[in-house]
Amino acid sequence: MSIDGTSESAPVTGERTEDAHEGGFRTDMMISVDRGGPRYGEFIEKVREFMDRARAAFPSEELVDELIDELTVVNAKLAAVEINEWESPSGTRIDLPARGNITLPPYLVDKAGDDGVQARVTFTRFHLGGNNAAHGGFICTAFDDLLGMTSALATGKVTRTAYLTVNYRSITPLNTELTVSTSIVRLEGRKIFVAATMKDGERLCAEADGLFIALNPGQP
Ligand SMILES: CCCCCCCC/C=C\CCCCCCCC(=O)SCCNC(=O)CCNC(=O)[C@H](O)C(C)(C)COP(=O)(O)OP(=O)(O)OC[C@H]1O[C@@H](n2cnc3c(N)ncnc32)[C@H](O)[C@@H]1OP(=O)(O)O
Repeated sequence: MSIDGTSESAPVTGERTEDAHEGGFRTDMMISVDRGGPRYGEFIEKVREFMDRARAAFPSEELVDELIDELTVVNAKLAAVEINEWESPSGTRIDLPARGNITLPPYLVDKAGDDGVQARVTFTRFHLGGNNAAHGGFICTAFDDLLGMTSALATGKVTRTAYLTVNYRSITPLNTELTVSTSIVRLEGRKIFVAATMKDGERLCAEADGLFIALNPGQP
């Protein structure tokens, strides 16, 4: 299924296949609810748990030796099934938190329309900036992705961020479900002006405004 729900999801073969998309960023992002199988989401949660635990651990030298050996085996298994970005389950599984993309803080979309997106995001130990608060870069990452989604849904086009301004208004806690609301400020030709807030209950943690540009065919 594509972003407009028209085409078919491609099978994951484990082979590198170069896609015939126009430009460097495809115009019909392939989305899927089945690539990687029914337990792919569980796999992603284990990877996220690993990221949190790696960030929090103080392992002994012996344990580091053991982990290197075990991770070497796991990495070799994953290397054997590497695939291009367009057909990978990561980033395209819209049924999973943050589309199954571990690069993004895990968010759940509650509402997505052409006027904005409502989502819940939870930062964890992996996203630690300092003193139990989220790193500002991950706050930006959440805004960038959800505003990119907002722009895409409003225009039906692939967009790229021209600018993104984030104001950090109060501490953004870890392990707390935060709400993100995005909106379209205005559309001017290819320019999509957007805004967003991130809140802990009623408390404003951060807010963003951005400009996204709808890409022309063939534009990277
Ligand atoms: C259950 C839910 C289901 C949902 C379904 C799933 C859907 C999911 C969909 C999607 C999710 C994915 C989300 C991903 C999000 C991530 C996005 C990123 O992080 S993108 C990477 C970072 N950004 C870049 O790398 C761009 C680098 N810059 C460029 O490529 C160009 O500069 C670009 C494209 C931004 C503009 O270049 P030009 O050549 O196309 O256009 P020019 O003519 O320069 O600008 C057009 C207009 O915009 C203004 N403009 C451009 N940049 C500006 C700026 N920084 N500030 C102010 N104005 C600017 C210009 O002045 C011009 O305005 P005038 O038409 O003359 O009025």
